[in-house]
Formats: sequence, structure tokens, C-alpha cells
Amino acid sequence: MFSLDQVRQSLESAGQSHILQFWPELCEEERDAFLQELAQLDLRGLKQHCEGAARAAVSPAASLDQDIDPVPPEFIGSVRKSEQSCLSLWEDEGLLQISRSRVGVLLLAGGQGTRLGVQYPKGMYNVGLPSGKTLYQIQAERIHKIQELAGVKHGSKCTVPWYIMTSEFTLAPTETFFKENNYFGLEPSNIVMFEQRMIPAVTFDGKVILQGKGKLAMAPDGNGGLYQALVDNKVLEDMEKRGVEYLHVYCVDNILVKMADPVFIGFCVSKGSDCGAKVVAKAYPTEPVGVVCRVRGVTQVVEYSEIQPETAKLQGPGGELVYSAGNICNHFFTRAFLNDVAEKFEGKLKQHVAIKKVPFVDSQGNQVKPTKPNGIKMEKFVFDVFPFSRNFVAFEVDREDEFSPLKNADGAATDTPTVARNSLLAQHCRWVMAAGAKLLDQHGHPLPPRASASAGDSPPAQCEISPLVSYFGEGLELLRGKTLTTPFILDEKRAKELQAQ
Ligand SMILES: CC(=O)N[C@H]1[C@@H](OP(=O)(O)O)O[C@H](CO)[C@@H](O)[C@@H]1O
Repeated sequence: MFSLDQVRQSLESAGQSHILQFWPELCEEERDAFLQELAQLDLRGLKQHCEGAARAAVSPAASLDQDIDPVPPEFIGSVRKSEQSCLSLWEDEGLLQISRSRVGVLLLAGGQGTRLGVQYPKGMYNVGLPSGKTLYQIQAERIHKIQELAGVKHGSKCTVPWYIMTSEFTLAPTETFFKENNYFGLEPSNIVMFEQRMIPAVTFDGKVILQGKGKLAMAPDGNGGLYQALVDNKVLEDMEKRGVEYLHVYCVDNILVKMADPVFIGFCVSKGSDCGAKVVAKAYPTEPVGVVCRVRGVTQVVEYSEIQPETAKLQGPGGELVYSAGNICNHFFTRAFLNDVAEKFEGKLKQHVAIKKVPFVDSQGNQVKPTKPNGIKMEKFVFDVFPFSRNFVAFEVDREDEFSPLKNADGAATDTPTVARNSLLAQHCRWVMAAGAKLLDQHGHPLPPRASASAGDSPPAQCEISPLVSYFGEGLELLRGKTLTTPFILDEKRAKELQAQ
């Protein structure tokens, strides 16, 4: 560890000596903790980071809107437009790769649920399903099921390791939650949690913000911090040791996420792709999703916060959105590509600027909660590696089956716990009806099928199917010809009982 003198010198040469202004007031314990925090900073890169942030805040990167074009539809694979025989081939390929334990999943779970308004990791959120399951539990059970499906099909026991990128904010509570829940029945050695880096928030004149007298205002380095974290935590070596060649990366908040989706994996593998992304047709022009498009001919994502509203609203001759390929943060990478990124491209990733209200201590030592934005946070985005890919593919999936993200607290117009819950229940109603069963409400009246859910809708029937019974609607033959009264929860026990009837 560095000595106080070394740290002081480094801070001085980075123009950041104010960081130690309250040092004389700190007690022994606070000093130790602070020195440890400072020693973990990239002190050599600090000057560049602070000056870069201040520069970026006054002269934001030029808008890309002049240089973008949509990706022509024929370059986007599609569930809806593909023959069933193609979908089956892709699914078979995906299941084959999974059965050989060549597929892993990686969860991006380092963010704070600021918009959702919770103090704990988003994955621990319970959206109020009849079963009371949290997002983490639903995801764990899907991993369980996909291992089983692939294993049964190919007569092999296989593993889909679950890599979970957390941050200083989310690691400890996530670890505890998993332990308390017995890892949701998964083998603990196949769950690998690691932390992304944190970087300091900076004022508009390039000074690191002090959150306390002996504490810096730190924030995770964005979900694109993944690539540095893979190196820091030797995750690529772990993948190699396990024989994992393909990785499905996804973010925590989408209740409909299909972990290690065999169709998507199979599609990407069949196309010989090194990098891919799932997209859905955007629901409305200002929907907060990035768009997959071409920038000077190169396919990448332009984030919702960086596209001009006029561009987002552009319509084609049939009234359809020109930029409609909405990024749902479900990415495919080969390990070989991730190695390339780690070796050659990580340092070239773009830095995005977010201007935020960052609580701080003023020069008098008073704690201040700013009422207007005062700080710059720099973030990397996970999709910014797409331009380095040699064969990028996009794959369009159906929103009602794959995308209902939990972003906002109830009361907001979209992406709330209620919408997430209803999207899942509506999907499960569709599965049950497609399997040939009838659903009745509490009064014995038949229920109509529902395609999807939005905030204003009346709730669909309380019909929930455990992922341990069905991953994407398969295996529900046991319901054929049955009349089921809601609320109806199909877990493994109930499935066995129905099977026996
Ligand atoms: C940097 C990044 O990955 N941004 C993603 C991510 O945004 P959030 O700000 O986390 O909601 O999830 C969106 C989908 O839910 C996706 O459209 C967007 O592009």
C-alpha cells in the first residue's frame, strides 16, 4: 500500500490536493479507510480522468445523427419473419452447444436502482407475482431449466455458469441474498460474482468530489466496465478453464429475459458471428432504448440519451419508425472476441458523460445535497465493442415474449413493477391456452387471451408457471383439455399432480 506522502504527492501532481483538505480532522480509523480507498485509485490516470471529464462536459461529443443510417431489414435476423424450420435448427444448435457446456451467461448487475427508487440490488426486487419470486430467482430457475432441457435432449449433464458483475454497491447484498436462498438450487461453484471498478465523480472544473471528509464520491464505470472487470477478475481464464466458448450477456431488469436462449445462441453460432444483439421494434419514438444502427457504415448502438428527438421520430413511408431496432441489452459474444477486446480494444472504448446531482462536503466541511447537477460521471457502455466485431449480427425478437424491463417505480407510465408482473402473467396465460387448457376467473367465467401488458391495462389472469416447469412454453402438454381456475400457479409439485390425473 502507498504511504500518505506518496498519495499526497500523486494527488498534488494530478491537481487534486483538495482531496486531503480534511485529513487533520479524521480519526485514526477514518484515515486508514481513506488511505485504502485512495490507494485503490488509478493515481497515475487521475489527472487525465479529471481533465477529460471536465472537457467532455463543456464540449459534449458531436451528435452522431448526421452520420447514421438504419440497418437494412434484410441484415437483421427475425423470429417473426423466419420459417419454423429455421427457428428449430437454431434452437437445436443452441441446445447442442449448451449440452456441451460451451455456453455461459453473464448478468450486468452493478447499477443502483435509482429510477426504481430502491436501496438494494434490482435483482432482489419482488414484482408481486403470485409466487413472490424475485428477479434473481426467476433467472436462476431459467438457468436450471435450460441446463435440464439441453441435458435431456443430448443425454449429457451440462452446466451453464452464471457470471454476475456487481459493483461496490451490489456485491455484498447480492452475495448474502444468494447464500440465504441457498443459491436457488444452483451449484454455488457455478456462480461467479465479481466487481466492476468504481471511478470518481468530478466537478465541472475537474476536481474529484468529496462525498465525506474522508470519502470520495465514487460511481461504477458503466456497464461497459465489464471488459476491464473481465480482465481484473480473470473471468476469461475461468471461461477457458470451463470450456465456455459463447457468452450471453444481459441486464438484470428484464423479467422476460431468456437466459442462454438456445434460438439466439444457435442463430449467432450458425452465422459464424463473434458478437450479436437482440432487438425489438421500438414501441414509441422516445422509448428509452438504444437503437442498433449504422454509424458511417459500421453497425453499433446509439443510446437513447444521445440521439436527437427529431431523428428518433423519423418515419418511413408506411409510418414505421426509421430507427426502430431497439436494443434490449441481450448480447452474444464469443470468448475469442472478448479476448480480442481485452487485449486490443478496451482502452479505445468511448467515455460517455452523465451530468448528475452528486452529494458532497463543501470547503467548510458541511454536507450538501445539491438541487441542481454539479458533477460529472463518466461511463462506458457495454455495446460500444460492437464496432470492433468482425461479424456482428442483430436478431429481432417479439417484445411480448422477451422484453419488459423494470426501470421505474409504480405510478410511472411505463416499465414499472406492475407492467413487468403483468407481462409475465400475460405470457403464461398465452402458454396455457396454447397448450389447450381453459382458464376461468374466480367466478367461473372463461378468460380471453392477452397479447401483452402496459401500465393502463387491467391485469391479466393470475396464472404463473414456474421456470422449473417450462422455459419458453414447452412441456405443457399435461394441461391439454384441462379447465383451470385462477389464481393458478404451476410449480413442479402441481405439474406432477396434474400429470398423474
Ligand atoms: C448502456 C446500455 O447498455 N444501455 C441500455 C440499457 O439502458 P438503461 O439506461 O440501463 O435502461 O438498457 C436498455 C434496455 O432496457 C437499452 O435499450 C439501453 O441501450
